Amino acid sequence: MWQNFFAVSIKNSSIGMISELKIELNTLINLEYDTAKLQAIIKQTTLKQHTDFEDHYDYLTKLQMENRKLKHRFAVIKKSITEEQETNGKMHNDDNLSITEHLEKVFTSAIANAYPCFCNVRAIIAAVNVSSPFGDYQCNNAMGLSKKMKIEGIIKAARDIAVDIQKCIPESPIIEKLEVSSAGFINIFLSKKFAVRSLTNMLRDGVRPPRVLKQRVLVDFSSPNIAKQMHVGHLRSTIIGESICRLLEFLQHDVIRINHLGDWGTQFGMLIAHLEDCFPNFINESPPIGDLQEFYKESKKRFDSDDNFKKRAYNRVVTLQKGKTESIKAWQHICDVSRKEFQQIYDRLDVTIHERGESFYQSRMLKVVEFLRVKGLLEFDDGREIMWPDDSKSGIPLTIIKSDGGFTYDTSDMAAIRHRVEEDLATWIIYVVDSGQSTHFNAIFKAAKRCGILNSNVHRVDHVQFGLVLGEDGKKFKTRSGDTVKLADLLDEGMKYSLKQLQERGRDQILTPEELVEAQEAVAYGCIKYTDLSHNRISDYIFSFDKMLDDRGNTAVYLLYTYTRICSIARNSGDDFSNLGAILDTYNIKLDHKKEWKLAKTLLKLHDVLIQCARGLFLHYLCEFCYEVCVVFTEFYDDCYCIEKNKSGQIISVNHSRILLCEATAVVLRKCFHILGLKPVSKM
Ligand SMILES: NC(=[NH2+])NCCC[C@H](N)C(=O)O
Repeated sequence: MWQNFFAVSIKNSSIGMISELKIELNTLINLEYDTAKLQAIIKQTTLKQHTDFEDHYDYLTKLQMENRKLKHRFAVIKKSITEEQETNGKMHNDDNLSITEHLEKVFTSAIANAYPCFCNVRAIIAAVNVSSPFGDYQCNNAMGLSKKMKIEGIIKAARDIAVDIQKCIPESPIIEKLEVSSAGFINIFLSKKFAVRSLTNMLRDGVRPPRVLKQRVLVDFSSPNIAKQMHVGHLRSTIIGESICRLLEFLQHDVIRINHLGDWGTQFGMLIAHLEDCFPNFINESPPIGDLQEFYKESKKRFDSDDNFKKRAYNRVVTLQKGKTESIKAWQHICDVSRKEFQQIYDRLDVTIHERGESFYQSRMLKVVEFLRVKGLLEFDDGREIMWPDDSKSGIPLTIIKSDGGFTYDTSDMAAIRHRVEEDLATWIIYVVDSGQSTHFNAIFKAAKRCGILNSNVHRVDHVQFGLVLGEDGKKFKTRSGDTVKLADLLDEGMKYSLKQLQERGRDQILTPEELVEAQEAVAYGCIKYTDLSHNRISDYIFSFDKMLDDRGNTAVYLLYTYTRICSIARNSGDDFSNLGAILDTYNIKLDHKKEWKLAKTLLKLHDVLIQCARGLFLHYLCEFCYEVCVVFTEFYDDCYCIEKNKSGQIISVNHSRILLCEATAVVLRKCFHILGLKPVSKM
């Protein structure tokens, strides 16, 4: 604890010192630059034999003197920066920086040291294909720097610049060697020692999260509407939202999961009026509404055809908003029916979410309206009160108050964003909602900035949008009879398909009934989730159980099978993985074989991938990574024996180092599976 505290203080103070030194260094560099420019001008002037050469000459001599002094100070500062960085580097070796981040840090300072005038240039580091013989990562700055210099009139080949940068790279525990290509790329080879240490640590302590700036994040996802069908759009939001929460939780953010249920609005007037007629005793006895959609349709029919009913329905909207006990009770009953249905889906999909529906904001809507009015941001327009998202007053305005005095979806989202920022104290708000609502969210975000709820320097807001789910005919996803697909039916169908597949493989003969159900659920729900997550969320995708359940290619089934295979290798080795510490004390991971090394390097990309996913909130990168891990593992397993058996199937030797590598692969996959919502099964 004290050690940590001490380390943090030292780190902070040295970071402070570095930045001070850097500012000073910058000033010096600028001066040097000015000098160089003046020199150039003077040279030209001399050539043209300008008359006021003498004046310039005096000035030049003075500048040159000044320059010499500055150069000396510059050398002193440069030296102390390097020293600071070295001590810092030593202290932070064990920090959970991803490999790319670490390399970025090292190369950025090397560029600054080699070319102080480029001290603001950030290193560009790219991962290279794991099979490439030209290193594992690359620094690509030299070409760009050469162009920049050319503009300033300095001709220097990219390759030479790369060599200069290379010379300034301090010793790094993760770099084995560097090579400069003729084009000016710096090829970076990872150190095997570092890889062994990282994998061993991971086996001992589990996958530790990469270091990020911790934030309170509110994720608004799923959010279906009461009495309406929870459709595939909500399914996508539920799956993507849950995974985003898991990812951000793993990155140590403080995550609030919110179900912004559509539980408020004028439709409740007719539902309540209809409930009163169908179940007059609803106050004392919970009404047995079997099919709420049917109930909704019936009440809508009456609303459209019966004027008396319509009047009563309008009146019920008023009594509900005023909080009259009977109407509230009726409303609660109706919400409960939907709530139970939604909860069943969440349980099946292993989704955790906290309900905070639109009704929650009823009183807060009044307040946000007042807030906007006081700021002078509401304008009358044809009986309504509107607010323009920005000062240019272009685009579509938000309707804050309708002409009948009621509030809208815009009003409740303004109240919600205010509550999230001011009361939940969220600094990052994520809305996982289909692309169809992007105009709405753009307007809300702009308006919230305009009225001062959001501050761009403090708050991050994202509309995590996604495309449609299509049927196999490429059209909107519907049942054969043309109805919208009920989510519960869809999950049931997935269960049937997965059972059929397991039976075709004869798994029902091998697994116990419990194991079979476990495998069936893992495959069914896993494939539905994974198909959704493995596509770039922006695009539409075609829903097909046949494709989802393919055991080749980038599918959940392929990943789950590979995972079970890895588990069975470990099981057959006879090593006791419940006591991993003891195994690690006896055996080391070795990375001598080409395929062992390739697998290790692939596994070590995990942190980079997680950071990449969190940056744009795209999970398909993580799916691609899992697939790559499984493919590379299979290559390794094909080429490297882990357990050697004789002709009669008896084990004659176990390569424990490789078993450890298998286990490291399983650890990485388990972490990814958790984020993607896949349930790993050890037998399948
Ligand atoms: N804060 C929000 N507007 N969240 C999304 C709500 C989604 C809405 N209930 C719908 O089904 O379309």
